[in-house]
Amino acid sequence: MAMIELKNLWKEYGNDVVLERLNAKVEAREFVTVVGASGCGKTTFLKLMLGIEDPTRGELLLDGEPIPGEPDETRGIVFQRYSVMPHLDAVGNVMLAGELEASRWLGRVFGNRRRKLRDDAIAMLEEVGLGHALDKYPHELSGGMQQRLAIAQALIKRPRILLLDEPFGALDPGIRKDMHELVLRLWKEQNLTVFMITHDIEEGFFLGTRLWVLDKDRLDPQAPQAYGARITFDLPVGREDQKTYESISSRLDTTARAIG
Ligand SMILES: Nc1ncnc2c1ncn2[C@@H]1O[C@H](COP(=O)(O)OP(=O)(O)OP(=O)(O)O)[C@@H](O)[C@H]1O
Repeated sequence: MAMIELKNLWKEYGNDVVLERLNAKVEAREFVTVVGASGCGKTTFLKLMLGIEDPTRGELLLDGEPIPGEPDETRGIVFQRYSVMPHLDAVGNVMLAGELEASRWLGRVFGNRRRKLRDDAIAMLEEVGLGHALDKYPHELSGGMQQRLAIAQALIKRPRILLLDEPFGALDPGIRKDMHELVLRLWKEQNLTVFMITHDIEEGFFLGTRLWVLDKDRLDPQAPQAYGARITFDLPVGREDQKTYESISSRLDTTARAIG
């Protein structure tokens, strides 16, 4: 059985069809990059994966069961920005999920339990290369360091699935390269299954093991929301030629113009 299965999956908001008839199986430890025109439903798909939105039709299965309807320790997520709490230092940010879980009302724990949460947070920060910035607040960190912190936060509960919503979109090319290396290392070391949205088709082609193109294959320029996006390409990456890359790139430009 595949770890994740999309079975005729739809998401609609009223009359707006965002995603339609998605079908796919994803095995554990795949690294799926997702590209598509702006507004075609990539984040919506991640929200379904995270459990903060429900499908309107069809099924999204994890180990053969409907994916849990709210976020839990099976899935961690990193957004492009603003994932971290500005009033907590790096250690505090990474401890937060554990503190909230252990003490639902106060949001704080004490004694040995707190020490363990702190030790685990420090180990996680070291894993993402922030061992030297444990007591720094987000505003004292560069963009790349903030994303490292967000990754530490997402991975502290040791999820099986890591969801990345354009995590490196705002970073300079050199820093992006370092972040690619970090994500690839964590993916391998922690046996993660990764879904990563990117606007950069080249990143989509060459970073992961599998590329999904979300695109509207039926497109009414007068009513772009009448039809949803589907998975129009599902490719093992690294093996495609330049022509495929260019044709996907120009097709997505056409959709982007139609969506506006
Ligand atoms: N809660 C909501 N209610 C109504 N419509 C929504 C809601 N969330 C998203 N949408 C609509 O769904 C469509 C897809 O949005 P989504 O954010 O998933 O696109 P995207 O591909 O991630 O875009 P981008 O690349 O710009 O981030 C958009 O038309 C958006 O307006």
